[in-house]
Amino acid sequence: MALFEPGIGYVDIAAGQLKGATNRYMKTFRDLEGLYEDAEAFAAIVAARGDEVAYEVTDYKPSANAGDIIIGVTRMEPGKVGREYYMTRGHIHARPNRPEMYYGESGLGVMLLESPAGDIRTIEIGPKAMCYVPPFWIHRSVNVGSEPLVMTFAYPADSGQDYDVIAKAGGMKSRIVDDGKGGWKAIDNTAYLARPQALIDSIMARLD
Ligand SMILES: O=P(O)(O)OC[C@H]1O[C@H](O)[C@H](O)[C@@H](O)[C@@H]1O
Ligand SMILES: [Fe+2]
Repeated sequence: MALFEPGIGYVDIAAGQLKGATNRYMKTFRDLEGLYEDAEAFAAIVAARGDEVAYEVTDYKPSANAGDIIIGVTRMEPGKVGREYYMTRGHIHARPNRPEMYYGESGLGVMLLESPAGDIRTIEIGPKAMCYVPPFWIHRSVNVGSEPLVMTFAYPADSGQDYDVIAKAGGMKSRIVDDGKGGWKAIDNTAYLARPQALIDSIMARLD
């Protein structure tokens, strides 16, 4: 077995980036078509700033081997599409029994989690909060603050991301919206389609 070299990166909170990262991943507003309930408000944002970066991930990925780890930083713009706060696409890990850790650096976020059967959890992530995303939970970050949301994360290197699990259900079961008092609340996504039991069973049975 060949050894990897140790590595180091620096969390640049102001830039919202991991300096020394090996990968950079960006999503523009235009890339986020279909995520938000208010299609008209989304079209207006795409017209005004479609090519701007909505969120960015810089990470250090030594390999995709089982037992290895990916560490990085994510930065999300603040704002709303209509009443709905900016969010990531969200995913379940392609190997669904892989977990993830998120650590708040700056700004205020909500981790929106959904089990395959449609149970919802919301975890607020402010500076120094460490959030455990358990195996099998679909997860999405939402910026509910007025500043950029910057978080550090770590997850097993062979996790992978599956986006279809959300797309096929018409989105996640809840949406995170403005509560009218400067905060946020979770409301039902009226387009949500519950997963068939056979699909839930097949996700929960994957232990590789
Ligand atoms: O993959 P998305 O749902 O677009 O979210 C963007 C990113 O969010 C987090 O930072 C994860 O750790 C990344 O693995 C993921 O790629
Ligand atoms: Fe993840």
